[in-house]
Amino acid sequence: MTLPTGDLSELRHASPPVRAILEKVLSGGEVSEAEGVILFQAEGADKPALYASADEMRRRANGDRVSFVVNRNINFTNICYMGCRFCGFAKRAEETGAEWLSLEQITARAQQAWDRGATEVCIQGGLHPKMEGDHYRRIITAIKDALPDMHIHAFSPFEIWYGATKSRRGYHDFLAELKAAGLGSMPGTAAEILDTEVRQQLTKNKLSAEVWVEIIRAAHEVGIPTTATIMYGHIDGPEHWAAHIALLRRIQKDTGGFTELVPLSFVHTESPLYTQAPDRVRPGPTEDEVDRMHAVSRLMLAGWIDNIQVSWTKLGAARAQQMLHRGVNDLGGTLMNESISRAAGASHGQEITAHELVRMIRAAGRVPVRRNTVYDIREVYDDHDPAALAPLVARGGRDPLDFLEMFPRRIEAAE
Ligand SMILES: C[S@@+](CC[C@H](N)C(=O)[O-])C[C@H]1O[C@@H](n2cnc3c(N)ncnc32)[C@H](O)[C@@H]1O
Ligand SMILES: Nc1c(NC[C@H](O)[C@H](O)[C@H](O)CO)[nH]c(=O)[nH]c1=O
Ligand SMILES: N[C@@H](Cc1ccc(O)cc1)C(=O)O
Ligand code: SF4
Repeated sequence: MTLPTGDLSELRHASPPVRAILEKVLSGGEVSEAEGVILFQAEGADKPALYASADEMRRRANGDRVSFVVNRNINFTNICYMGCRFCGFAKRAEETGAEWLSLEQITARAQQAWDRGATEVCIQGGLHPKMEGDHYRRIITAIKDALPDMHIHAFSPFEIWYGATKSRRGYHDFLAELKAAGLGSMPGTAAEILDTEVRQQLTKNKLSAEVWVEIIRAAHEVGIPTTATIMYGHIDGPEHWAAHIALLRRIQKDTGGFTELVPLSFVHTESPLYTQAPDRVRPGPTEDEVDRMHAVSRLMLAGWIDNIQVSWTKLGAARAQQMLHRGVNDLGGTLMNESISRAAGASHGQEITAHELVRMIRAAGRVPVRRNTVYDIREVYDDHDPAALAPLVARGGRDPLDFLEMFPRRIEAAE
């Protein structure tokens, strides 16, 4: 596969409707929901035009910098009875492999992460039936007592709904208390596809789209930034994707609280949703759909959410690197312990080191930067010679690991 550069001359070959949309966005206009649907269906010569436009908008927003964060996932329990059909992670309490980490174990993992240079812990778990609503606050307090400077990125809107409901508290109050305890930001997971019919099939609509939006807005209002996600490639399609991204954009116009969008490709292999109905559920997105998802997200969110992250755990390092030419400017976290994708059948490993991320970014011809959770730059790895790299970059599409020999290990602090 070749890695096209952002060559806008591609627009000349695009079909008139697609070309008109791309020219509009390149001159500062907004892609409507209906136009988003058209872009999601781009074929033939429209595809390189779409990718070149996304790459250009990425360049204007982020320049040549590609960021990542050194973090650790702590999935403190996988015990959950919500029964989301796509989820391969949840277990019943008596099942083998069911796990519950004590506050001491959670803090010990956070400490190890800190010792390895992590600035963030990303904490999510199952909705354990016996858990008290106040447990979420206790987790934050335990970590902050030991590590006051660790950024805590934790608890999806589903978990906030659970904690607030169990504690009989309103969302604003519950969230304000978590913020006072030291919660720094929240993952915008549990979004899946923000459409009632699709959610009915994915999650029995236990957390409705409306309540997801209500909790995200409440978080932004009390000053907790969140990421935004979309999980795609199962029973969904272009109309759902465009509506979902347009909804995120409307929220962002009101609150400014989203830090990034992370498209999450559906991992099907061990997902009950797929294994129980393989004739009715798609086995994750196609390669074209992955390309178009990142590119259309960049264009629809331009000027509103300017960080588009690719998930290496869903796609693997080589595909994640290619997304840097589809509008992406962030490679997410090192993660240290990935388990949710692996539980659904992904095989891209538990961890990626800062060193590997730096190498992947350089091999794509960009400048690696280490960020914190809210995108403040912490370190810039600009000591390489772009001219020496140019012939390799031009060859494109090679396994990023091929470039290993070019970059001696020097990133002790970030590993
Ligand atoms: C497993 S949950 C953990 C947090 C919490 N229990 C919840 O549901 O919000 C976190 C997210 O992982 C993602 N996820 C779970 N299973 C997946 C799969 N098979 N493929 C892709 N993403 C998946 C979903 O987006 C889900 O919202
Ligand atoms: N994309 C995935 C992430 N990404 C989240 C980042 O690691 C980071 O927490 C965020 O950018 C805030 O700084 N995490 C996962 O566990 N799995 C993913 O697929
Ligand atoms: N991307 C999410 C975290 C996440 C995403 C997907 C997962 O499967 C697990 C966790 C966030 O930090 O906002
Ligand atoms: S996605 Fe979250 S809430 Fe749903 S079953 Fe899995 S762990 Fe439980």
